[in-house]
Amino acid sequence: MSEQMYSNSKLSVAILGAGAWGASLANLATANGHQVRVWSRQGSQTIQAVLKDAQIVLSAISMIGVRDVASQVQSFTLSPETIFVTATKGLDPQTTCTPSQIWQTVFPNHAVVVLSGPNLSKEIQMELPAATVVASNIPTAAEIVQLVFSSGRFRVYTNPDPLGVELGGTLKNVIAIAAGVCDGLQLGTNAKAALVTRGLTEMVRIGNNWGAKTETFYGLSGLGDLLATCNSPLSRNYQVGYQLAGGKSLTETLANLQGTAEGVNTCQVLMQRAKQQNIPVPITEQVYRLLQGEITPRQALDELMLRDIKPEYNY
Ligand SMILES: NC(=O)c1ccc[n+]([C@@H]2O[C@H](COP(=O)([O-])OP(=O)(O)OC[C@H]3O[C@@H](n4cnc5c(N)ncnc54)[C@H](O)[C@@H]3O)[C@@H](O)[C@H]2O)c1
Ligand SMILES: O=P(O)(O)OC[C@H](O)CO
Repeated sequence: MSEQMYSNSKLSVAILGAGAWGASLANLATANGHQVRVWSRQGSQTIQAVLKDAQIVLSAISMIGVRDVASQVQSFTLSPETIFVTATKGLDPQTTCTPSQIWQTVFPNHAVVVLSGPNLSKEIQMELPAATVVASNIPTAAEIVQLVFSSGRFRVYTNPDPLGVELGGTLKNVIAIAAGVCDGLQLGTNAKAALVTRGLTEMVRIGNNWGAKTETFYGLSGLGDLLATCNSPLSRNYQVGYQLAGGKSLTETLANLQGTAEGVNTCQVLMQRAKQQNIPVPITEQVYRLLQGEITPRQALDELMLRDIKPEYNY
């Protein structure tokens, strides 16, 4: 497959998941003239009909459904050229795998592309400008997906570090919960800047342990997404933290939330992995204890502020 071959052609795109993000991505590809079919478990079309002749299969399924949907897709015949794109930001509770690792395991002979960036779907639905990243070990696959989604209102960059791009989008959700707590407790701009910066350090540390590149975390899919999510009430993860700080229980908060706040599950999986690998994750640990109901938001703050003093970096 070559990028040139695809540059002017209109592709057949199957979008799996018709939630906030799947619908936004479907609109972007449709606006570029591609033939887009959308599948959701509540919809009328069968997954088989949506997958028929698909050149691109994009999953915007919540993490909880990825493994099951990938195995459903496996039972249908696809062209070996079909490119899989994953836009899910989460970690598999059973294996701690990322969504792209799941898709790649199920489809070892296909190109898999990660799409991730500072992309609050409500803003994209309002046709406000945004940028994102498509990352793959197969550069031509990322370039083809770049062409499918790029427009005057959606600027798409390619990147050769799919793991780093995927982890940036996933790990920032936990920090966004903490940022919501920070704003909910009205701790001020200094505290927020400290939290987000040390959150990024924590993301880099986890990412490095996983095998991702440090620089990726300073790009759109890392710092960019961290800034968007930690500073916007449109973020569901931020809202979770904000409401917990206001005294609501997690159950109450999640019951009133529109869509998926992946950071809640990611935090559990991350703690499991951090313990196994002995990675220091102080912010994630306090978010975890808060979500478990073990501590109050104020206690979480005290725990973070009163940790042993130390150098900023271990050069
Ligand atoms: N909304 C955003 O702004 C945004 C932006 C970028 C990335 N994301 C990521 O995209 C993913 C989806 O987010 P969303 O906002 O669209 O969530 P959503 O809750 O609006 O939609 C989730 C979709 O997944 C489907 N789904 C859930 N469990 C399933 C299962 N077991 N089997 C089959 N389908 C299942 C739902 O039916 C729905 O179509 C998340 O990982 C999220 O982090 C969201
Ligand atoms: O609403 P959230 O918290 O899932 O954030 C949405 C996107 O991940 C922002 O890029």
